[in-house]
Amino acid sequence: MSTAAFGLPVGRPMLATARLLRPALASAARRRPAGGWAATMSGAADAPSVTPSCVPCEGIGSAMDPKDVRAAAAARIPTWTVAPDGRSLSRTHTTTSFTAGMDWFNAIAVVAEAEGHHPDLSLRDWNTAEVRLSTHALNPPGVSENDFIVAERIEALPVQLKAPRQAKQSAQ
Ligand SMILES: C[C@H](O)[C@H](O)[C@H]1CNC2=NC(N)=NC(=O)C2=N1
Repeated sequence: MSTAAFGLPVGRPMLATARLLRPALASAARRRPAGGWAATMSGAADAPSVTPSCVPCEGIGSAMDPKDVRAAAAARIPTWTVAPDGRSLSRTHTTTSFTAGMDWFNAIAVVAEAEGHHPDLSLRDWNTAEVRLSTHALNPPGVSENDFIVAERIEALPVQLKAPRQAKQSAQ
């Protein structure tokens, strides 16, 4: 039997293989959760449904002026940080564990996919989780209303935060 580069049978055997796989593939398709496999893998299958509010990034045109970004952030997402150049928004959490950081990221991913607008994610030093938003389709990239919409939805998500270190009680 001749084989293709990937060791798969080619020609007639491949059709036979396809016939063998068809029932299994059909069964998997029936089992696919409504929220999609990604939602299941992330454990966010029961995440609240997100009605998209973002507009397509490609049609936005230009970035918001940095001073408008700072004013809107102070009003709408006061716990977030505006980059010094005004071209991105970020939020950093110290989570209880590495998996808590990943759980937060997976919940963020469900929102981002629903909105069609995606942050940059960074999980450093095992439990420092950072999310950064900017609109890449702008030239140059910068902040748009889409970033604020997603930031507000992210801010509403649950996240397991490491308890702040208690200040040492001075000896009485
Ligand atoms: C085709 C696709 O919808 C676009 O590329 C979207 C995807 N997600 C995005 N996310 C962000 N942050 N900026 C974008 O410009 C962007 N564009």
